[in-house]
Amino acid sequence: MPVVVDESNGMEKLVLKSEQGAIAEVYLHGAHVVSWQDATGKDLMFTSKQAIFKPPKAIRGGVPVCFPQFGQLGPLGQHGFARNTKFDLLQETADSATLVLKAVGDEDEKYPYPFELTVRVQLGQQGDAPTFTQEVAANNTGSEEMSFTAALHTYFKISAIGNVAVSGLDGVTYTDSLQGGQRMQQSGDVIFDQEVDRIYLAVPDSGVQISDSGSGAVFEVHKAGFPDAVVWNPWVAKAQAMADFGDEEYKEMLCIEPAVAGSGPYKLAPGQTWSGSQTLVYKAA
Ligand SMILES: O=P(O)(O)OC[C@H]1O[C@@H](O)[C@H](O)[C@@H](O)[C@@H]1O
Repeated sequence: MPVVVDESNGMEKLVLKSEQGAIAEVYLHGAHVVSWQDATGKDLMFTSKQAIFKPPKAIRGGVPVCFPQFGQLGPLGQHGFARNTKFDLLQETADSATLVLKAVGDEDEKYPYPFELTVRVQLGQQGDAPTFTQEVAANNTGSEEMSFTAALHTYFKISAIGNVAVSGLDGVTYTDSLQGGQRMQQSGDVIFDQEVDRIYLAVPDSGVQISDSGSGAVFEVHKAGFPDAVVWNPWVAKAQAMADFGDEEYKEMLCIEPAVAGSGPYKLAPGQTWSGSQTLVYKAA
């Protein structure tokens, strides 16, 4: 699998292909997945038309890897620095369906803990449904305990925000980031008619799904190692405030983010490794 330079922005990327014809593009910058398409070429992930492809800016869309910090839950800048770190290709499979990227986190003033971070991306198939699996593993290579929060900040492409419902969170406690972290309990499905920015705590590993009544499609989100799930849609005002996001684009995306957030931070002893993963299954109508 050759590293190719994306002619539109000069950035290095790898293109994964499943046996059935699904495709995912992964930039070395941030190990950032920027697209996942089914065999018909339909985009299953959202990336903004105004995304800025210029390191160290993180790319608006796909799956930014948030590590070693989710959001503002720690001393670092928003969502940590992995999404702004250059990764190298560590491994790939001959069938082009799997790759592993690796980065080394150097000691820095605000986060004096050296670590290795690997990100594995794999395309597969379950019956007729294309699958996307992503695993992140962090190894503490230093001599002190390190603590972290994290997320796989996944932007799903949807037909229209008013058409989607997120199930599998009924009864789950969440902290509402728009209400100063106030604890609430979800009742029924999550639907969207205003800005939503929530950290659902101790979410079951399987059962969360996005149903899109516009397309008839369903995304299943299966996770492991990540206790929490963030649900985010910026709605009108925040969309207008983000320079790298179109004013109307909130209508066509939704983020569901397996995370170590409100249930964290997690601690890693020297030599210890933590891993977290998600598998997304796209069931077309
Ligand atoms: O603009 P960023 O740094 O990519 O963050 C986007 C959003 O990411 C979400 O995970 C956060 O819960 C939101 O609060 C935040 O606005």
